[in-house]
Amino acid sequence: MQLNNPDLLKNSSFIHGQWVESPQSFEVINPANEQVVANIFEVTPSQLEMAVNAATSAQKEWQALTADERAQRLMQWYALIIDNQQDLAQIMTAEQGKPLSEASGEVVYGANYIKWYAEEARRTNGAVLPMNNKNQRALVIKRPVGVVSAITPWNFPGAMILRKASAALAAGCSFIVKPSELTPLSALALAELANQAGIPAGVFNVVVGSNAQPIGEVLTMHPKINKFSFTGSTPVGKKLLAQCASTVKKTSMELGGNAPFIIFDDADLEKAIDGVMRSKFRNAGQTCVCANRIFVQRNILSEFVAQLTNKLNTLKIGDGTTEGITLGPLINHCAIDKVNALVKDAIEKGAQVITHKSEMPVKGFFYRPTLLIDVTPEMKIFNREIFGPIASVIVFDTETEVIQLANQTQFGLCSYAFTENISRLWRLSEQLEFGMVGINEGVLSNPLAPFGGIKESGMGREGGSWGIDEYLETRYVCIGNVQ
Ligand SMILES: NC(=O)c1ccc[n+]([C@@H]2O[C@H](COP(=O)([O-])OP(=O)(O)OC[C@H]3O[C@@H](n4cnc5c(N)ncnc54)[C@H](O)[C@@H]3O)[C@@H](O)[C@H]2O)c1
Ligand SMILES: O=C[C@H](O)CS(=O)(=O)O
Repeated sequence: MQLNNPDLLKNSSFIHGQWVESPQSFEVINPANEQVVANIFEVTPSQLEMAVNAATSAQKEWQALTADERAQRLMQWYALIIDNQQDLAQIMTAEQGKPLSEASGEVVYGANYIKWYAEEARRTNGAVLPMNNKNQRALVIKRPVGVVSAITPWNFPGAMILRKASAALAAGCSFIVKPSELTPLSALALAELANQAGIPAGVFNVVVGSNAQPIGEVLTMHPKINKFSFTGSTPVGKKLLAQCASTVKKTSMELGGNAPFIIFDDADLEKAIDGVMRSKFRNAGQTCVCANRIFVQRNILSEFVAQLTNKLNTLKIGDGTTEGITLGPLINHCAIDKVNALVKDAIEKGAQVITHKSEMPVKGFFYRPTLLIDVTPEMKIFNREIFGPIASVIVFDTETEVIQLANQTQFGLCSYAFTENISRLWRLSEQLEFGMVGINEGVLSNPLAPFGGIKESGMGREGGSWGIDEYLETRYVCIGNVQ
């Protein structure tokens, strides 16, 4: 890795403004070549306790600053992230594998949450109520929840942290995050820039370790921690949610998806296929909002398959640091095995296969982009989050049928539909049981909008004016004896 700012490459937890080492370490692997990128010191139980105590004391001083003072420091952090965009992208591609162009985009996407919440800090308005008693006055004020802990995934190693930390810090909370052991470097680089931005020691802490469970137990059950925010798979989310019950923590859960991507025969087919390519193959299909089930109306199916097959073969597969690469590796061997099992099951149950034609790299966790046709609800791939470059195509006949099929999942994160029919647009927006609906759009994430799911895709929202509420409590103040 050739960095302009080598200080960004850190290898230990960041606690109370200090980089803390320990006797044990774990490796971070580059998924494009399977080489060791870094050795990271494991956080120890005593260092975890130190992080909670630091965040507890720092939070009192942080919330005492004015919103303007917090916003100034957040904007300093934003400016440093943008100034170091290239280096942050290099670090992200080295540990996660996405093409540099996508990594660079993620850096800006994450930074824009800081920019949004620096402004939102100034709008945590309360209310004065029209009291029904002449000797009383009533008002409502917003207060920060306090100390926030978070656990985040490997697929967006920067943005998933910033989507939480920006709102939490803007609200006046302190923050302790455990990033994925697969991608800790991006989080540590962000901590370095937070430190340089003048965010006080103890306000933003990063704890890293290869064994997530014991760290998670502290972050979900410690009595000094007021709020827990998780982004990751639904099975892990359920486990952590249960752990939070022991101290009744306020929680946010951003979990797994199974997005339907519906293409009606009145759609602009070229735009729909572009939408499929952007939604399906971004991050090699490793996003929570990827098109996971592509529903195509019967009378345009053959044209759709022909055009998507051509587009599939335009994907350039390889190391994300190479110019022009548009599809990187999966995160590890385990991910390859999971995708293989879903494809195998689908073929055994009758799916037809079309695969990308080019040579695949010898090293690295690369997966050949694949089109599966004749997919049915009986196949595991219809009901599971694929998390790989597999376009799974299901044919349908009527709108009623496809809405029923689209909703036939325990997940409810994101959904998409391509149609030029305005009335149908409204029916879909109201009847698709998902937290987000993209109409004639394959990528809808935006810091100004509420990102989140329903059903087993989670609870709470990140982004927009909704996101800061996750880190605020509503307090009712009643003033009596007013003459
Ligand atoms: N809804 C969203 O906004 C969103 C965004 C990104 C990813 N995701 C989801 O995340 C998943 C992919 O990420 P992943 O593979 O990192 O998910 P994961 O659930 O395996 O891991 C997520 C985080 O949880 C930690 N973890 C795992 N087991 C734990 C335990 N027992 N105790 C404490 N921590 C534990 C991991 O170390 C990691 O930091 C997908 O399901 C994807 O849909 C959702
Ligand atoms: O994987 C989940 C991310 O939230 C995807 S996005 O970058 O926010 O669209």
